[in-house]
Order: sequence, then structure tokens, then C-alpha cells
Amino acid sequence: MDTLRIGLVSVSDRASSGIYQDKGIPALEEWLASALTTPFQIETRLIPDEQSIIEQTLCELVDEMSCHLVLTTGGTGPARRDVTPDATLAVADREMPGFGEQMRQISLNFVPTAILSRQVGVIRKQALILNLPGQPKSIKETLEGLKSADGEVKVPGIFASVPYCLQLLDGPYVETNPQVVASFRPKNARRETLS
Ligand SMILES: Nc1ncnc2c1ncn2[C@@H]1O[C@H](COP(=O)(O)OP(=O)(O)OP(=O)(O)O)[C@@H](O)[C@H]1O
Ligand SMILES: Nc1nc2c(c(=O)[nH]1)N[C@H]1C(S)=C(S)[C@@H](COP(=O)(O)O)O[C@H]1N2
Repeated sequence: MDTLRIGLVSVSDRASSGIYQDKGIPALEEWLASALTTPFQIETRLIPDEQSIIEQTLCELVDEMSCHLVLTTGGTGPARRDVTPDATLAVADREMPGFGEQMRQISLNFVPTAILSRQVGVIRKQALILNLPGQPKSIKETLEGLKSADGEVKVPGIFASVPYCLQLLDGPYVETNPQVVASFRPKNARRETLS
């Protein structure tokens, strides 16, 4: 069985030039380690907010590194240099509008400025590419969703739908820790695994 390959792209002028330390990739790595119960490999890239560099990086991760999933963080807002969604759309074969819609829904429970994120989800070849905002805390918020103090899910995180999406793209069978995020797939798509 093919192992899940995940590309992580932190898009930040200041982190990529060393003005501050990048917290995006560590936050993504930490969250994935807590959420995934099936094996995965990671490729990371830290780049500035330059549309051509973002496009090249996404293409390299999907076309050459054969990633099944690419998560970006940063550069989704309205500022002039925020161009991650534009780069993502430019390399997309198809849009998956539900991901952007659901992320903004979730984020509105955390910050009123959630509507300022232009984040998108797209498919390029075999890969699902998702834009997350740049605030490191938004990574957990959008992937995992909103829970009450006793752990009850109030708004499901977008990662609930990622394993089934990857399956529909003929990618590996991915399972998650339900305490972090319960992945959902229709009954006829479920497989017994030895995990
Ligand atoms: N990679 C990162 N590591 C740590 N903190 C980050 C990172 N990216 C963003 N942040 C924080 O989140 C805030 C909002 O993110 P946004 O993507 O809008 O950054 P930005 O102000 O455009 O940053 P930059 O100038 O680095 O591109 C930033 O001001 C910063 O405090
Ligand atoms: N979950 C979550 N979503 C969020 C935020 C956040 O802190 N948490 N910040 C918002 C803000 S303030 C902006 S400007 C947009 C775009 O952020 P970006 O440019 O860092 O991608 O994301 C929004 N979405």
C-alpha cells in the first residue's frame, strides 16, 4: 500500500527571511502526529509570499514529490502580498469550494475576522491542496473544529472529510484518532484495518 505523502508549505515573508521563527510547519507537524493513526511521510517548504514561488512549490510537491495532500499556511488574507489562494487556484485542476466555506464557518467561532480569509481547497492531479490561515493557532482550529469543554464536537473540522476525499482520489486509506478528529466515510467505503 502506498504511504500517505503530505506536503507542508509555510508561506510567510518574515518567517522565510528569518525575522521570526516559523511556527506554521511545527504546528502542522504536531497536529498531524496527534491526528493520524495510519503512516505518513512529510515534505516541508518555507517560502515567501511570492505567487510564482508558491505555484512552483505546489507543482513540485504534487507532480515530483507525488504528495496526496498539501497543506499551506499563511497569505490567505486581503493584504496586497497575500496571494496563496491565487497561486493555489492557478495550479488547480478543480475547485473544492466546500473546504473554504467550512473553514470560514469554523473560524467565525474563534475570530470575527474569519471572513477576511480567502482560503480555498482544490484538486491538482492526485492531490488535495488546502489553504489554512497564517496564525499558527488557526491550524488546529480549522482542521479539528470547535469542541465544547467536555470534548463534544460543536462544528466539525475540515479534516473529518479529508480521508474520504483522498480515497476518492485513489490515494491511500487514511485513518484518524477520533479523540482529535473523527473522520467520516460512507459505510460502503469503510475498510477493516489492523490498526
Ligand atoms: N509562519 C509563521 N510563523 C509564526 N507566526 C506566523 C507565521 N505566519 C503568520 N504568523 C503570525 O500570524 C499573523 C497573521 O498571518 P499572515 O499570514 O497575515 O502574516 P503576515 O503578517 O502576512 O506575515 P508575513 O509578513 O510573515 O508574511 C502574523 O502577523 C504573525 O503574527
Ligand atoms: N481559525 C482562524 N481563522 C482565521 C484567523 C484565526 O486566527 N483563526 N485569523 C483571521 C484573520 S485575522 C485573517 S486576516 C485571515 C487571513 O489570514 P492569513 O493572511 O494569515 O492567511 O484569516 C482569518 N482566519
